[in-house]
Amino acid sequence: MSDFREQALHYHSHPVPGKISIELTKPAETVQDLALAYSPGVAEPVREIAADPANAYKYTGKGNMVAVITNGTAILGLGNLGPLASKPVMEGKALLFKRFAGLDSIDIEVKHKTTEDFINTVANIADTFGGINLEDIKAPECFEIEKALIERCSIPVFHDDQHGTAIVTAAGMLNALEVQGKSIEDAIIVCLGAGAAAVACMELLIKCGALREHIYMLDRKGVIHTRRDDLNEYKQLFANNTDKRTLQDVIADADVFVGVSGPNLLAAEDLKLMAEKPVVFACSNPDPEIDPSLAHGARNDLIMATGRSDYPNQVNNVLCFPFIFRGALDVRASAINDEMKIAAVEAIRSIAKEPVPAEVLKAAGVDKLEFGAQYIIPKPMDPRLLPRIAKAVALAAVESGVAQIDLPENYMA
Ligand SMILES: NC(=O)C1=CN([C@@H]2O[C@H](COP(=O)(O)OP(=O)(O)OC[C@H]3O[C@@H](n4cnc5c(N)ncnc54)[C@H](OP(=O)(O)O)[C@@H]3O)[C@@H](O)[C@H]2O)C=CC1
Ligand SMILES: CC(=O)C(=O)O
Ligand SMILES: [Mg+2]
Repeated sequence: MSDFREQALHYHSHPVPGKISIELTKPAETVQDLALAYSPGVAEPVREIAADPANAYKYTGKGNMVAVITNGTAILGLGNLGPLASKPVMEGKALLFKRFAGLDSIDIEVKHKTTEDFINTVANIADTFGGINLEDIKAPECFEIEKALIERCSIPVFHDDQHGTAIVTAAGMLNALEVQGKSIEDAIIVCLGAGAAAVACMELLIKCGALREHIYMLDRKGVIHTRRDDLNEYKQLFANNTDKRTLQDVIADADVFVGVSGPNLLAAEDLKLMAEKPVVFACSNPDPEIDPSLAHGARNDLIMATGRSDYPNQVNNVLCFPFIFRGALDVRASAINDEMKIAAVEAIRSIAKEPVPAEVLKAAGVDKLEFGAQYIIPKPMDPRLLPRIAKAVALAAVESGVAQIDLPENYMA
């Protein structure tokens, strides 16, 4: 473990500190180059953009640039450690945008006093970018922040921990239930956590067929039920009219457990209470709600997923955010709407059912991957994710009327 810690710190500090840098896309060697790049040549695109703001897409990097913006209040499952401590995660998201979707991305860590301060800061710089990926902002503030920024910005604003997580969870869940021979409409679902990821995951599962009254959501105080008087408006939506109060009460005979809360909160004894053939998504990072070896030791009929790269079935928003932004930016979508989210769900789930390319097997270090309990969702390094998700999302943007330009010819062919 300490060896891995050393490796991780070395990775982040060598050969240069951090994980991202900026590269030039134009020559800047000669006097002529500089005259074009800077004064006097730069005045020409300035005049063009002043005359028509859409020209920013033609003459600057705006259209290929996503800002990853946080206040560091919910850094993975590590909690509220502040903006600066969140920087490695945000640089990590920028790395993933570039590696998987060719999008330029920069991290912005915002110190602020009030939620309004944060909203104003982001709204005031938004036009610099093609899109804004909000990251690791805790609930309930994240809901108000995202709503206000969507209203105030003309570019897509997407809280990854809500919607990226929800899209990947829904794709994995629909596939896992299919493998287990269960239907989403009948599934009894326990959701441990009632924050950003939890609320969005459950809302999207409902859009995919789950019944609200079949969902038991829990926060630190236990089951969210109709007789509690301490619920914010977002938790209120999941208040269940039930006498059940504890995790043990609700997990008995449940078909599904979704953990988006914190480390080691689900005991093997609790897992044993679930219905036959359960689905367990222990998605907290870096440490899941239950260790997969403990879970598999407790029962052999479950499908298990975590948010981590080092176990089978990685349910993590990395399978979504690079690709959904690629599709959205390529048609200059003004928003990322439900149609685009559902298109991403379907694209992700369909890839898992197809034969896996040799390069993916090699990168995963395995001989075989076949749709089933150990493979319900594609691997992040699968090269099909980019064309398939981006195209599905871009098409959905065009069809739902939020695209400002048509799909480029032969897009992602
Ligand atoms: N795999 C993936 O792709 C992703 C995983 N996650 C993981 O989900 C977790 C939550 O993230 P996020 O929603 O952004 O954070 P939030 O801060 O918005 O929400 C955290 C929620 O977890 C609840 N919680 C914390 N500890 C406990 C506990 N001991 N028992 C019950 N509930 C608890 C909190 O309860 P209360 O409301 O009472 O404070 C809160 O509702 C993190 O671990 C994160 O790593 C998040 C996004 C993506
Ligand atoms: C994966 C991620 O975004 C998180 O755990 O917060
Ligand atoms: Mg996150």
